[in-house]
Amino acid sequence: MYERVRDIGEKIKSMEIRGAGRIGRATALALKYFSEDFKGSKEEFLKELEEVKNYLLSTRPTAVSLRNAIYYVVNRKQGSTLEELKESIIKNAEDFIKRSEEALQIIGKYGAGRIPDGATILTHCNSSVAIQCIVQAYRDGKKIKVFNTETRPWLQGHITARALAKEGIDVTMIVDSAVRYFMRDIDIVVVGADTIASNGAVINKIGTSQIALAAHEARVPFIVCAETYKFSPETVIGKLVKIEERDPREIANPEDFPGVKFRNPVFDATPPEYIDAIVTELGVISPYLAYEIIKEVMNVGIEGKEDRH
Ligand SMILES: O=P(O)(O)OC[C@H]1O[C@H](OP(=O)(O)O)[C@H](O)[C@@H]1O
Repeated sequence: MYERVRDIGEKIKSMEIRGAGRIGRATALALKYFSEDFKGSKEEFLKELEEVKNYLLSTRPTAVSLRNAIYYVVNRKQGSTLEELKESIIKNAEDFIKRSEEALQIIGKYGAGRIPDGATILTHCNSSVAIQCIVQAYRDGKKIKVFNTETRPWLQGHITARALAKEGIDVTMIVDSAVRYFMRDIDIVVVGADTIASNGAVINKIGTSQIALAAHEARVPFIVCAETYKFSPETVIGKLVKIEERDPREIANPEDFPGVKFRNPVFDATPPEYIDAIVTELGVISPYLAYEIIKEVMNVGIEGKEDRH
């Protein structure tokens, strides 16, 4: 495997590169590096491209951004010669990265609009898109406060808290289990997404669905910020989103707990009835419009979907 590809793949696996958007962009970059570094014939290129695709797909199973980045870069490749194919992949990768960065800025603006002046916001884990919305609201002059969860077991909430504090935002970190206790102080919940299914369910960091439940109970609006490449085309044809379970040692050392089993799922699904809106770069939509986004806008092949025309 090519060194620069392996380096990105292993960083995604170990979560040194994490967050669905960053994972998508890193995947596109790995495919660009592969095309730049490849030496050999056209036939070898196409064969090794498949191997690189499968390797990257194996690094993290839940975030569809990884899969959609591959579709975008590889399935749209054009050309008949080796040079043309390589150039096409490099261009598609650069295009994906650029569009992803632009989407982040646009969602920041749309999402900020949903945050009222004076609001106390709750966020979970570390979502670059959710943070973008919060920071934009603050830069727009809104007097906001943020509560953020520490987010066990990886404690990505630490990254969020530091980023918001650095921006000058009033931020309070709480343990994950304190969410319902504080919900009475919250005006709006803002989170990101790893994958959005065709029925509008949002798969995000473990604990998100509990937060949505507590918000629903307290009638607190719950919004999800996500680029359109986090919608999953495969869910249209009945595939279920695979929930990644990671090493139990991320929770505790099993050797210290003889006879105890551990489970470490890192994502859960929040049903659409608990979600007030999804903020995408194409606009703010109802979760029930997820299928429309996948069908009309993503313009990626849904492998295995029957064509009825
Ligand atoms: O794309 P952005 O908004 O940055 O992140 C989206 C989501 O990706 C993260 O997953 P992980 O920490 O990689 O497991 C979190 O679940 C976060 O909400």
